[in-house]
Amino acid sequence: MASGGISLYNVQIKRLAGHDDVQLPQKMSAWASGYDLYAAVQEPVTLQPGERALIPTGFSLAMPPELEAQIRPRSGLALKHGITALNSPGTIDADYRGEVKVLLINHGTEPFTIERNERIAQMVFQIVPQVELLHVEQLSDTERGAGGFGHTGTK
Ligand SMILES: O=c1ccn([C@H]2C[C@H](O)[C@@H](COP(=O)(O)OP(=O)(O)OP(=O)(O)O)O2)c(=O)[nH]1
Ligand SMILES: [Mg+2]
Repeated sequence: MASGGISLYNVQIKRLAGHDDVQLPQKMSAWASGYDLYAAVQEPVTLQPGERALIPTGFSLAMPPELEAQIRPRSGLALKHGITALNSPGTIDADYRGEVKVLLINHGTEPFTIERNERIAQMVFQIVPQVELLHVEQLSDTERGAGGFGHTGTK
């Protein structure tokens, strides 16, 4: 199998009080991009079509400043039930120490109930390049210039 140079980042995870029974994020296959996230709802939450809710996960993180975590939908829930993350991809900042939460919305046509310990989304860690914004009066020229929003085709 191909394998490149591997960088390993340490990310601390803290289980929050009252959630000993809730699974911590888990990769469901060896090379999965995402860690599946489990709902830490006290009671089942039913989302009616068009309804949204902020779903707790029962954990907090501390990661190095060069990382972020993205909260992404699970495609199976989206395909079968129209359940997705409204703000996808959700951004977990490296300096955020609060509970990771998932903003789910029901885009389907049927009510959908989220049970405790149900897998609701996935979390992907990403490297965030450190950037310094330089304020200038003139930007460099390019062939594209200001063309965008489909200017290269008819559709
Ligand atoms: O799906 C999400 C998105 C955000 N957050 C938490 C972690 C993140 O670091 C913080 C702020 O998120 P964001 O910057 O997207 O929200 P904002 O509306 O800009 O809030 P703030 O003013 O607190 O930055 O909220 C979550 O737990 N889940
Ligand atoms: Mg913000």
